[in-house]
Amino acid sequence: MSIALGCDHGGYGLKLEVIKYLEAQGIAYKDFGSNSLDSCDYPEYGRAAAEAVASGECETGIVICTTGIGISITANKVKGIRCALCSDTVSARLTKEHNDANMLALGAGIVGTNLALGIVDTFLHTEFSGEEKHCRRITKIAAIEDELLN
Ligand SMILES: O=C(CO)[C@H](O)[C@H](O)[C@H](O)COP(=O)(O)O
Repeated sequence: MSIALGCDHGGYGLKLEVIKYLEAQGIAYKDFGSNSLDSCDYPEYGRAAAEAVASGECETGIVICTTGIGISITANKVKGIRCALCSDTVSARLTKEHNDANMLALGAGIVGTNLALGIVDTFLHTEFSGEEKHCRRITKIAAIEDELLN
């Protein structure tokens, strides 16, 4: 498993904590920046991480800004990306089981480090249920992308 990481200045501190967690777990990652607390624009880093997931370079992605909102909106502009902004572990589990989410967004100003790492752990260790109704709904999302976003 390889994880694409992206953040802006607001998410940089939490990204370092996520990196510590991934390294402790022996999980590979690729960091698409940013790499400091200097003010920057989340669309650049959200796009880079999302394109790595959409292309198959990385299996999944984690993106972080202050609220998680701007960077999740960005990631979801990339075709094939289903990026879930989660502030609790139940949502992290259900978005894998039901939506087969391929990216997680976190708000560093919204969740504390321990909760964020719990969300990451749940997200990475939960599988898509594969139930027919969930497959059908995800196929409909893809059809909307094909019909409206080309
Ligand atoms: O897009 C966001 C808000 O929904 C992100 O949280 C950004 O990190 C935030 O807008 C950055 O704001 P700042 O005033 O430039 O730190």
